[in-house]
Order: sequence, then structure tokens, then C-alpha cells
Amino acid sequence: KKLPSSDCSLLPHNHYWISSKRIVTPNGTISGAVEIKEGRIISVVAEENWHVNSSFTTVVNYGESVVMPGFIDVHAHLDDPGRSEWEGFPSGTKAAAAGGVTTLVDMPLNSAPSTVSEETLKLKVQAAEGRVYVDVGFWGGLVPENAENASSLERLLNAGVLGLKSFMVPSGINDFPMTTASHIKEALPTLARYKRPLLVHAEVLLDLDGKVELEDGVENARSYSTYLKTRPASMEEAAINQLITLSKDTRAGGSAEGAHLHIVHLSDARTSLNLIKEAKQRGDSITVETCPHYLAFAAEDIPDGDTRFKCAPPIRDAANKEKLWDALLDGDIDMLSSDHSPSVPEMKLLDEGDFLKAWGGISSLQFVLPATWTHGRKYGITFEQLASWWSENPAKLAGLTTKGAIAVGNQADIVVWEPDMEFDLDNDYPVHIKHPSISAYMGSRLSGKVLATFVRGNLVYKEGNHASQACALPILHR
Ligand SMILES: NC(=O)NC(NC(N)=O)C(=O)[O-]
Ligand SMILES: [Zn+2]
Ligand SMILES: [Zn+2]
Repeated sequence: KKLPSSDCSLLPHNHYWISSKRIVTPNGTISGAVEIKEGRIISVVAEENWHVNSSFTTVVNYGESVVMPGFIDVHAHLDDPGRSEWEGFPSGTKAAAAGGVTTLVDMPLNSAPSTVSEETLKLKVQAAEGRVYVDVGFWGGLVPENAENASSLERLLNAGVLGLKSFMVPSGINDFPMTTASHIKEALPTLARYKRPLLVHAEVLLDLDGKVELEDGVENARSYSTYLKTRPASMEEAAINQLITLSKDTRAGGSAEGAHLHIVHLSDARTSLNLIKEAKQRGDSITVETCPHYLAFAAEDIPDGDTRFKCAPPIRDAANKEKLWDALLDGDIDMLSSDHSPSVPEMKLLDEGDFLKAWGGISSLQFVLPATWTHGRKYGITFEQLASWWSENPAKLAGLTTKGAIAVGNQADIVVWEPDMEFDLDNDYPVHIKHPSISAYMGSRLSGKVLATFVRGNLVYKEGNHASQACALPILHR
């Protein structure tokens, strides 16, 4: 049991209380206090039942600020080891802490090597040790090589990945080849035995010949609509159609009962969403996430040449965005994730503004809380909804049974934030992701400011400052 030292925490106490008028718990938002001891939540008490002698006890009173379970981001690319010039564990997890994210699950690609075997997972864990400010779990990659070799897949699962991730289109990374539906079908029974999920980038290549005219300058590569035409919603729809024939096997009594399919970063809110809804109604074990950038931005507003907004699947039109919000509010989209996928600024080709050649990926890790809140408050979202999309449901997906809620016995992973505090993401704003210039959020004004972030009871971030030492932990499935 590691006791908090003053290097690990800006509040080096073993035993203390956090109080506030607004504490978001699984039983609603209460005025009261949370008792934390040795990194765990040991009691949650409503104000009227709270009797503590604060002259003998450390109490941090946050007034009316919102005290919520820390965000769990199940989709982040930290690119470490091997491409840490793109992001890296220290910068990425500092950004997470500054944004109220207390746990993230790292994607198996964009680091070098990709996390596709027991050996490459070891490299990940080594790279994370002593260098992370928030807890970090790992997805392993499902690629043709291990999909066709059950024992290598089992070694990867035994080594502690929380689940697997695969691409149904080329990923853009050479040592992370795409899988077809038949690879996925082959892997599902193994995942079922291990009771771990498969996350899928659900787009497939379609024959778009004749539908997109890109030659001879007919279409301008600086125009966002050109890029949008190269990745129509039908690519997502076709992939999801394939997946829901496979998800049948995950039903009770099916050949892959115990396995679970999770569709990452859904952008198409029309046909794709209906397909997923129908599969859920039939009893398939399937969930879906979308990301704040699909809820915050619309294709019509993306300026020519502004490749900060390029990602796959692409940000679609404003009407699609409205439908994504409807689906989220109706519970048809289960959770949110950042899909923080940075690169070096040179690869975004910001000078040329070429949407076809630029690297795809949105940089957002530090801004997901204020981005979700700023855009969501127009739809009347509640703190409880935020907690279900960003903590409770992601914890379930990743199998993190002691995280995701302010509840007795859980790890004390907590964010404290101020919903009405606004700020400009200008050049003076302290941004911790490695390359602020490539973030699509820079230049905007957001509301919802993170004041403090606790990981396992350690105050790892407070008003612009981080703990001096990175004492959070790699998380392995056990
Ligand atoms: N290689 C990537 O990081 N790809 C990512 N790129 C995006 N989303 O544009 C992703 O998650 O698909
Ligand atoms: Zn993806
Ligand atoms: Zn991604």
C-alpha cells in the first residue's frame, strides 16, 4: 500500500474529507461529504447526517463546485513508446488530469511498436511506469496475425490488456493492419472465454468510383466537403451491418456468449444508429460511443484548409449532429470518449491545408469535459448524465469494477469543477497536450472549468498545477 507523499499529491493526507453542495453519486446529486482514506472512498454522507469535528480532521470544502467521479476516457492514443514526439505518457496524462480525466485506456496503435502481443504490451507498461499522472489501462490490437493464432491472442489477453481493438479499414499505421469480419468472427470465442470486449473502428472501404471526382482539380483538397465525400456515412453503415451479423453470437446461449462488441467513435447518426439499436433490442451484447467533436462541430462550419478538424469517420453535417445529441439523450449512445489522436504539427499540413493528405485525428484530451458541457447544456444535460457517459458506462466497458462512481469502496478518482466558469482557449491558456496548435478547440470559448482532480486519493491537479511526481498506475486486467 503506497501512502501518498507530498510528491504524489498536492494534498498529502492519508485521511480527509471533501465536502460540497453538489456531489454526484449513483443515487443522485447530494449536498454532503465524501470521506477518503488510503486512496479509497470510505463513506459518502448527506449534509444532515454529517458530523465531523473539522478542527481535528482535514476537510476540503468546495462550496457549490461540482464533485463528480473522474472521467474515464476509453479511447486515447498516447503514442508512447516509439512516437512520443506525437504525445507521450507524461504530457498526455498531465492533460488528462487538467481536464478531469482520472483514467484512460490507451489505444494499441500509433505507438511503435503497436500493442499486438505480450511482448509489445510489456513495452507499453514499462513506458508508463512512473510516468503517468492518471491511471492508464491498455487495449491490445486484434490484427490478422493474432486473429488467426488463438495462442498468441491468449498470451496477449493473459498479459493484461483490458480488451482488444481492431480496424475494418486501413489504420494508417503499417504494423496495425486491418481485420475483416471473418477475423473478428474467429476471435470472438476467445474473447468470450476471457469475458473481454472488442472495440471496432467501424468503417469499410466501398467502391466509390465515379461518386467522388478528385482528379484534375475538379474538387479542391482544401475544401472540407471534398474530404467528407471520400468517407460517406455508407462506409460506417456497411461496417456496422457486418458487425451486427457477428454480434448475434454474443447473445445468451450464443457461441460467443460473454464476448462484447463496442463500436468506437460513431459519427453517422442515421442508418448506423438504427442498426445498433435493433441489435441491442434483440439482446446482442453491443455498445457504442461517440466523441465530443461530433457533438460540438458541424461540417458546414469547418473552414477551408483547417485540417485540425480532419478525423475518421469525419465530422458530418449539422443535422447529423442534432441526431447524435438526440441519440445520446435517449440512451441509444452509451458513452463518450475523446479519441484524442494527435500527431506532430507537420503532419497536419496546416500551411497547405490539404484535407486529403493531412493526418487524421482530433486533439482534445484536456477539453472533453468543458466541450461536452458547453455544447450539452444547450440540450439541458444533467450532471448525472455526464457521469453515466463519462464514468459509469466507460468503467463497465473496461471492466474497472472499483472506478466510475463516487461510492463506498471505490478508488477515490474525483473531479471538482465549476460549471459556470468560462474561459478562452487562447495562447495564454495552460494547455498540456504536447501540440496545442493542432487542437480543433483552440480559439474557442468554453464553460466548465476543472479546479481539482484526484486519482486514488492523490490530488494530482489543482488550478493549473500538477503534483511534482507521476504516481498513478498502469492498470492490467486481473
Ligand atoms: N491511427 C489513428 O489514430 N486513427 C484514428 N484516427 C482518427 N480517428 O481520425 C482513429 O482512431 O481511427
Ligand atoms: Zn478509429
Ligand atoms: Zn482512435
